[in-house]
Amino acid sequence: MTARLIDGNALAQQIRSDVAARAAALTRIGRTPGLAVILVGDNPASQVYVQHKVKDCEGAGMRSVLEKYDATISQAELLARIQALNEDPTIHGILVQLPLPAHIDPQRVIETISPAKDVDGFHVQSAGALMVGQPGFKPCTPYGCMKMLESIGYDPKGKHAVVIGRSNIVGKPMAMMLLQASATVTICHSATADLGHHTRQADIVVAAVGKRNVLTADMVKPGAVVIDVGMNRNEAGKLCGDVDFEGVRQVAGWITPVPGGVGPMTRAMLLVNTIEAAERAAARG
Ligand SMILES: Nc1nc(=O)c2c([nH]1)NC[C@@H]1CN(c3ccc(C(=O)N[C@@H](CCC(=O)O)C(=O)O)cc3)C=[N+]21
Repeated sequence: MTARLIDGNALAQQIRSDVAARAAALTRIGRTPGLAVILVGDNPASQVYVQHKVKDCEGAGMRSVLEKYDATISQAELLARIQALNEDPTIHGILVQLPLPAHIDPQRVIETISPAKDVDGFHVQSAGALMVGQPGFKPCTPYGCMKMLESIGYDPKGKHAVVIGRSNIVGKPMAMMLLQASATVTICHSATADLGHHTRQADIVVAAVGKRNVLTADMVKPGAVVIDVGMNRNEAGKLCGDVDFEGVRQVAGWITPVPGGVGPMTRAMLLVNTIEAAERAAARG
């Protein structure tokens, strides 16, 4: 048996067209959604990602503003720029591309973004809202993973989910969302003694480490759903995830590919959060 693929590109396309319809409705009442993307420095990967986000907005009929700053910008200047965007009624979402140069404290930057415009879902208030089950913005990557489960009709309730990785932007919020969906959740990380012991019991495995071949076929229960959040390059420079895809697909029931899996969903959920922010702003008047 080989696993069925969860096609992130196809699902992201559906989500984008839904967002486009919602954006058109806001435009009709003179409230075109607007996303501000801030890029500091000239990290080539960040340049590409940021261009994608701008293009995604255009495709969905939303306005985007790309602000590029030299790597030498002071933290104070950057914070002042964010404060100005917080006040700007035409901007509904603010994203500061990470990583930032070493002299800038990323948490300080994130906390300066108005929680109402925190479409990355990285603000402590967003994290707190997720933790207590209040409305807020969910981080795009784990939010996209939940949508992928939903798309295959998979209800996490009563299932055992193992999340590998404990970052603030993926692992921890992923575990929270699965818990909210009534899964039994185990979080594994670099100090976990026997990773395979845990993953072999999992109905759902989410690999979010940033290292190749973290999950191999011998570590997967037959039929499990495997979600690969990793974004790595192999020796040949080819994009690959954290999962040994060729091996694991022989055992799993469902698997997400890299590329074409979680990545496109992350981008789609940014649009969802932005349209949500714009709709909430319109409802406030
Ligand atoms: N404030 C902030 N928010 C982010 O969401 C954020 C960030 N900073 N910094 C960098 C990471 C990385 N990230 C990706 C999203 C989609 C793909 C993606 O669409 N990947 C394609 C492949 C793209 C390619 O070929 O390189 C895929 O998996 O199919 C990749 C990477 C968002 N990030």
